Amino acid sequence: MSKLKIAVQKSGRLHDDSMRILKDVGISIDNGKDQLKASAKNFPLEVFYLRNGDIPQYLKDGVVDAAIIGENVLVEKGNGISSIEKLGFSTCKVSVAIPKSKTYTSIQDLEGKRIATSYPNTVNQFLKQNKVNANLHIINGSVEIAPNIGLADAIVDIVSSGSTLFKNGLKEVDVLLKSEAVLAVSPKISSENQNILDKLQFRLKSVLRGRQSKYVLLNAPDEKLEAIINILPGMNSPTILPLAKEGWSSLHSVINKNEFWEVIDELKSNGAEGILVCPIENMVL
Ligand SMILES: Nc1ncnc2c1ncn2[C@@H]1O[C@H](COP(=O)(O)OP(=O)(O)OP(=O)(O)O)[C@@H](O)[C@H]1O
Ligand SMILES: O=P(O)(O)OC[C@H]1O[C@H](OP(=O)(O)OP(=O)(O)O)[C@H](O)[C@@H]1O
Ligand SMILES: [Mg+2]
Repeated sequence: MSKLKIAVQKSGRLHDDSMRILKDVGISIDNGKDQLKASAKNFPLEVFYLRNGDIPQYLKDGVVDAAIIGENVLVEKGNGISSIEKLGFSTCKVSVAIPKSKTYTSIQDLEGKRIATSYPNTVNQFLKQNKVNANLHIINGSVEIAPNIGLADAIVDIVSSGSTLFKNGLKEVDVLLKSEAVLAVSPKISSENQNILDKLQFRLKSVLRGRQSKYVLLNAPDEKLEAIINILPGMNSPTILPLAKEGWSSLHSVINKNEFWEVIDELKSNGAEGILVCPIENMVL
């Protein structure tokens, strides 16, 4: 039987969350970080542990069928490779930063300037779109040091918390793109392996939906139920069960996890009691 070949980052910022999401979709992998290849025990899947930066080429060549990869790397090196699912982790931006003391009004300010970056294709495309000419210095790491050592006037690099910029006396002035980990697919995938990928993607969607949602249970007097239903955002047809206590009911529903804290006080002041909020492992639609 054919197996889907999937690349995940060998080590680095994507590795742990990539392995966790595979585990959360019920795939158990015979691991060993030192192995470069491992098989799943209960799903037709082989995992290849690779450098994030090398993965686009493996996808292009069809050496692997799919990959969990930073979207920013796909934009930089993955011409023609499609991303089929956003995975919600390793969120970051690819941004322009300059020394704190300098001023910046628009991208035009980069005309004739020296820009240090590990993302030359992304930067060149951005400059071209904006009809700006600049000189690129391509460096593979510690890009934030470049302005301090006189190598560049500006940088384009990954920004997440902003602390690396801060520590190096830089400020973010423009955002080229927003990125997160994605599931990418090789243009050379066979139809047999595409079927396996579809099954994997179906499971991923249900886990991702679950991660976005919470299961809420609460008790309330019957006369307050209508008001409570109106308060809970995005609720469609909650389950209502009578409690042993006369005139009281229990209400169950799924809500978006980001919305819950905004309405909790309102729920309480409208008579909700014993509010329980539980995580959801899977939401299969
Ligand atoms: N500070 C950060 N916060 C959030 N996500 C990040 C951050 N830095 C990088 N990422 C994301 O994680 C991906 C992997 O970053 P990491 O630094 O682990 O590897 P790398 O050095 O770019 O790649 P390689 O695996 O080729 O060595 C990046 O492409 C980006 O999508
Ligand atoms: O905004 P922040 O939260 O400070 O994150 C941004 C930093 O994180 C990444 O580096 P990383 O730590 O992955 O080191 P690397 O350059 O060795 O990959 C990126 O290249 C930035 O330097
Ligand atoms: Mg990094």
